[in-house]
Amino acid sequence: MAADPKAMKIEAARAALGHVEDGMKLGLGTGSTADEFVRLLAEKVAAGMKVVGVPTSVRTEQLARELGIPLATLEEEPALDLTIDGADEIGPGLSLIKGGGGALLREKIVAAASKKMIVIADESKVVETLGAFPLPIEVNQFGLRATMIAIEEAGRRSALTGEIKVREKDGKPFVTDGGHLIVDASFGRIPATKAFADDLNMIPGVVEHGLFIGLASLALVATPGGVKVIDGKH
Ligand SMILES: O=C[C@H](O)[C@H](O)[C@H](O)COP(=O)(O)O
Repeated sequence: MAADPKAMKIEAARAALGHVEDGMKLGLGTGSTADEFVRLLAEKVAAGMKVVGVPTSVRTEQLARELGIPLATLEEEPALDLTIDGADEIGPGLSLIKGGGGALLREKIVAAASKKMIVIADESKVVETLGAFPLPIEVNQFGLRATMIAIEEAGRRSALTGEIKVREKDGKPFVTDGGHLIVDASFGRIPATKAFADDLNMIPGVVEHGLFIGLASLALVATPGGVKVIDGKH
């Protein structure tokens, strides 16, 4: 297999398609890797496969709609069979960092409403310890400074320090599909992932964070030598 990143994303997405069965209700992830899955799924739908997709972002909704995938909202289909999504990092036990594309809140809600979540990625996303990728934290716009101070304090309690900054796009604060801001925390390696995630969850201004723990059950990781299956124990 070619080591071209796009080709690897397509291979991971193709492997995920093998887990999709006729009649399934599917969570559709967000990002460049999830986009490849949506494109391949659309080909199956065009060939007669019956599925319903619940998109995790406006971006994915637009792509899936353009490609003719039948869609529903999570209100209409609150219990899903399978979610396929990308990740920014895949760590031990299939703990993840997500939110590089700003879709982490809907991604987490959809993954939690699914019987199973499969992560698709190229091998560059697999890490020994999460945290080289700045952790995206979705925050309410109200009380931004107080929330950022509380995030710093939570970091210190887990012996984490580093820059935290409000994400911008085109020179303006990036606003999520839910109308919130994203704070990216460059804390470096986060060994006590669960403790830090729990601490972040206690901050009132934090809407959600990009640490996904115990949500993914399988990762399909494309390497130049083929797609590696990781089942949650790496
Ligand atoms: O908010 C975005 C998502 O969490 C993405 O799944 C993540 O950023 C990975 O995206 P990509 O497949 O483009 O690397």
